[in-house]
Amino acid sequence: MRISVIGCGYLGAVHAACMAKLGHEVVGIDVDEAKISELSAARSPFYEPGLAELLSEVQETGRLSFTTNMASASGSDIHFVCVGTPQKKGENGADMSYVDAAIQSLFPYLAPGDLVVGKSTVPVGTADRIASLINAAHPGVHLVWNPEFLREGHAVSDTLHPDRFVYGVADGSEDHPAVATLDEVYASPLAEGTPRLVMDLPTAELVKTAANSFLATKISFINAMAELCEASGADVTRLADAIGMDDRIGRKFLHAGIGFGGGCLPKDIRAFMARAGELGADQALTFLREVDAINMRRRTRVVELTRELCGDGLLGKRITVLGAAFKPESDDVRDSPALSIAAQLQLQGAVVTVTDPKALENAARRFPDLQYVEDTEEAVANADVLLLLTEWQEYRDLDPHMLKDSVSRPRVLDGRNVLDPAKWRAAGWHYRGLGRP
Ligand SMILES: NC(=O)c1ccc[n+]([C@@H]2O[C@H](COP(=O)([O-])OP(=O)(O)OC[C@H]3O[C@@H](n4cnc5c(N)ncnc54)[C@H](O)[C@@H]3O)[C@@H](O)[C@H]2O)c1
Ligand SMILES: O=c1ccn([C@@H]2O[C@H](COP(=O)(O)OP(=O)(O)O[C@H]3O[C@H](CO)[C@@H](O)[C@H](O)[C@H]3O)[C@@H](O)[C@H]2O)c(=O)[nH]1
Repeated sequence: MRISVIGCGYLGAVHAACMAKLGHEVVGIDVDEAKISELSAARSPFYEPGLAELLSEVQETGRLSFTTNMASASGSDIHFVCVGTPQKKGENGADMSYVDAAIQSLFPYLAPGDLVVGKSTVPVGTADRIASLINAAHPGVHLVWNPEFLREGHAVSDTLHPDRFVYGVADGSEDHPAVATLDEVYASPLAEGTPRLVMDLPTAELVKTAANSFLATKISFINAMAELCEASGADVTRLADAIGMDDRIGRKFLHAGIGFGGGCLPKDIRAFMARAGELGADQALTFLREVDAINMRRRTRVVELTRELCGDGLLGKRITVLGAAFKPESDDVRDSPALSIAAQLQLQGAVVTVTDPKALENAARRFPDLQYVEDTEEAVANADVLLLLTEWQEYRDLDPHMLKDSVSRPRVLDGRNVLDPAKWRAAGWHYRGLGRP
């Protein structure tokens, strides 16, 4: 099939490459010239494992191209809308201006029989609004809301082998003509047995925000338990192991630490609360305020603990932060807890050095006043305290014996609870985890 993908960021670039991998003829369209020029040269404009290789592979087939020219959407049967829906400045709600602009700029190139497929995460009610606009201008064009559940760091395999597909269509019915068309797009993963659920538009939009709210709640739940463990001398990692063995609970997303960040969970729970307020249902989601508050408290707690570890205040102390990305295997620093902590420590007078295998360029763009060092050994040299804030494998594998000689004082705060406390203590380190003794 002929496909256009509008918006080639963390979601769209991967989606475009994966659709070409599935055998479709794909054009990726973005307003960002630099991104398009990278993608056109089969280079990934961001770090996502496997994406660069996939881009080279599919571009050789001639099935994938990228452009800034929206007119190239003309002739595609399906138009995936993958533009950003960030948090509005100074407000909780989602900024829908990119989605609205993308839809408007697509309008002149739509033809009867085309399918517009929304993948961006949007406030419930958006799809109905866009469907009315499309119906008025192009009665022969259908809209589907097909939310995306990929995780950064696993985006390629999550796109090609998702847990499920969700199709939101106007009448919520399996017989809607758009269902068969989308089935053709996803024929290969569907043939592998990926479940596919058809529902009405608002339910499909809500599935996405509900899923992210549940994940955020699970993380904040375990972080609340970490607060209690810290107060009582218990160990949150053992607690998570034990409750996670109950199939009804599960161990995934029970990793206590500095909390969630990124371009999705924080802004999505806030946009969800804002939308609930607009719908007069704000009480239903008041718990998400607490989820957000618990999450933000983790960052403050790490700053406090670092001060405690320093002994006599933060002023002039050399703090090395291991990790800048919001999670490992990504260069994404949107709402990164690690950088937020690094910036707070610097504001309080510490001399902060940040290192990360992939995210330093993005970090420096967002926090230009922090000091960045690429080489881990160089970054940790003469540190008064080490903070492990993003659990890249290479930081998990650090040898406490070797490292001890290069720091000024052997003190480590394990913000992701991934180091072995016994091993680090045996090597002479003062080890501090979050919610574990
Ligand atoms: N990143 C993820 O892991 C992920 C996963 C699932 C869903 N989502 C959702 O997908 C959407 C996109 O997220 P993202 O992380 O890819 O954001 P992003 O900022 O990385 O990418 C958005 C892209 O859209 C482009 N764009 C903006 N306006 C445009 C226009 N009018 N025409 C063409 N391109 C335009 C931007 O230049 C940018 O490249 C959001 O709604 C997000 O919540 C993201
Ligand atoms: O037990 C855990 C699990 C995750 N995190 C943190 O939570 C954040 C988000 O992690 P993750 O959900 O793996 O990353 P994302 O790539 O943001 O993916 C989420 O957001 C996407 C965009 O909506 C969705 O598509 C995905 O399904 C959803 O998992 C990161 O800062 C993690 O460090 C924890 O602190 N503890």
